[in-house]
Amino acid sequence: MLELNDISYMAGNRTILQGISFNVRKGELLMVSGPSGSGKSTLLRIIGDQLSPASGSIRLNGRSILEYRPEEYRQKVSYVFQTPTLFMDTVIEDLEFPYRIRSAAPDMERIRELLPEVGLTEEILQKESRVISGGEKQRVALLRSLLIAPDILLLDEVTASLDRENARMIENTVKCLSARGMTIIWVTHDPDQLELSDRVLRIRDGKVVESIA
Ligand SMILES: Nc1ncnc2c1ncn2[C@@H]1O[C@H](COP(=O)(O)OP(=O)(O)OP(=O)(O)O)[C@@H](O)[C@H]1O
Repeated sequence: MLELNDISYMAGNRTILQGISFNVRKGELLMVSGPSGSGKSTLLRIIGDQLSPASGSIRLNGRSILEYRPEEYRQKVSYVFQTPTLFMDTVIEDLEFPYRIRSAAPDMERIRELLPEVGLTEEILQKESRVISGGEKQRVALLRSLLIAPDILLLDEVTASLDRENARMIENTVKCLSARGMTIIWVTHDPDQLELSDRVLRIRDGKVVESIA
């Protein structure tokens, strides 16, 4: 479904990623691990089309990333950040956001359907974003990333700012999404989370050093 071929990335004259090649199968849960500063987030940003590689190619569903309109690609590849970011005053406004930017009517049925999948109830919808907990914020951010039915979900250390209980809840949600066939690439530091994966890709100094199924 996703193919990376010989991806490199430079920051100034420093090489951050070098010769990265791997494929991700439909429905796979791929974990990316490696020491701090090894290039994991940079890799995820490149896959999410937030950064352009210096060289190499990316294909999604057999088509080069360069052939997609940016908004079309971003609909297919959804991104959740380490720090949960809500943009609006209330949770419901945040969940309507992906529709508003596409000039579409919010699909309340889909929002309600996904709430239990991320461990939330309807009660959360009218709450102010600033009063909900970090764990709830991350679950809202995860739900928001699923609304436009992406082909691939990119998770960048999504439990790093959460306590154990909230981290477990997010892990369970990701496990359920994966079991239902969602393709997921998850950058994590947490060794316990690696056990949830179908495959672990280890990155060191900007290179893939190991791929363990
Ligand atoms: N725009 C940039 N300019 C300069 N250096 C950068 C830039 N982007 C990333 N880097 C450097 O590239 C390296 C890889 O960064 P990256 O955030 O991808 O690592 P990481 O493996 O995700 O780290 P962590 O696990 O700590 O989040 C780091 O040394 C970082 O300082």
